[in-house]
Amino acid sequence: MQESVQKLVNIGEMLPLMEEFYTIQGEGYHKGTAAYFIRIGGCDVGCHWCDVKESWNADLHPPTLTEKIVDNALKYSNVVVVTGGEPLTWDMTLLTQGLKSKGAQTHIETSGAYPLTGDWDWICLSPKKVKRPTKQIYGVANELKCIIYNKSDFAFAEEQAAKVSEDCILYLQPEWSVRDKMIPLMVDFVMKNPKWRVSLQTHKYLNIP
Ligand SMILES: C[S@@+](CC[C@H](N)C(=O)[O-])C[C@H]1O[C@@H](n2cnc3c(N)ncnc32)[C@H](O)[C@@H]1O
Ligand SMILES: Nc1nc2[nH]cc(C(=O)O)c2c(=O)[nH]1
Ligand code: SF4
Ligand SMILES: [Mg+2]
Repeated sequence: MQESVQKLVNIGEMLPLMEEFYTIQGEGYHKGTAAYFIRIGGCDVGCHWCDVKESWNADLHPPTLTEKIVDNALKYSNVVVVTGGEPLTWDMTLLTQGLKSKGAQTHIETSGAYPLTGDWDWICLSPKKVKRPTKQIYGVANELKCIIYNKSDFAFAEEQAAKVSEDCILYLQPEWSVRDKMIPLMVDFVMKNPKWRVSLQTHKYLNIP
């Protein structure tokens, strides 16, 4: 990457943009509602079941002016979900400033593995065992979305729930490839532990992005 471009990426004036699309939020608290998604490339958390591995290598995604990303998003929706990749790989300050200054609601999907930057109206924290969230994000997460891939993930979810604020909404979401096996266990778990809710990747059932 050109040095001048790298400098702009480092300060968040440009971001490696993988894709952007207007769709229905499929997961968690806001599921079922229209939102514009901005998917930023770059992630080194390394979840073996990640459903967007194409996002991991930031070099494959063109550095794009943040101001252009903002202006384009606002053409579609006042609710903008920033995801990735791991968006907190990058400084989210300018992106969220731009979005909010033009009246958008800013939502983030994050593993929380890197320091929290940006001004967010909604933070969905989806913690990963392989690279734990920073301490600072637990107190400000609006929803905790724990992925259930195997039985040990229930204990991890409880451990993570102990760290978030009291009003953080707690979700268990089945890892897509093992959903038929894990959903019955999740249903049983949520009935026994009703502070938890079930989240499904409803966009995959709806055949939308
Ligand atoms: C692709 S990640 C990108 C944002 C961020 N890196 C993160 O992990 O939160 C978006 C959401 O999809 C979830 N996810 C990724 N792969 C999944 C899969 N195979 N099954 C279910 N959820 C998955 C993540 O846990 C996260 O909540
Ligand atoms: N429709 C839709 N909803 C989503 N919620 C979180 C997603 C993500 O990949 O971060 C996602 C996604 O990729 N599509
Ligand atoms: S942190 Fe998110 S983007 Fe990164 S590998 Fe895990 S699920 Fe995929
Ligand atoms: Mg997704």
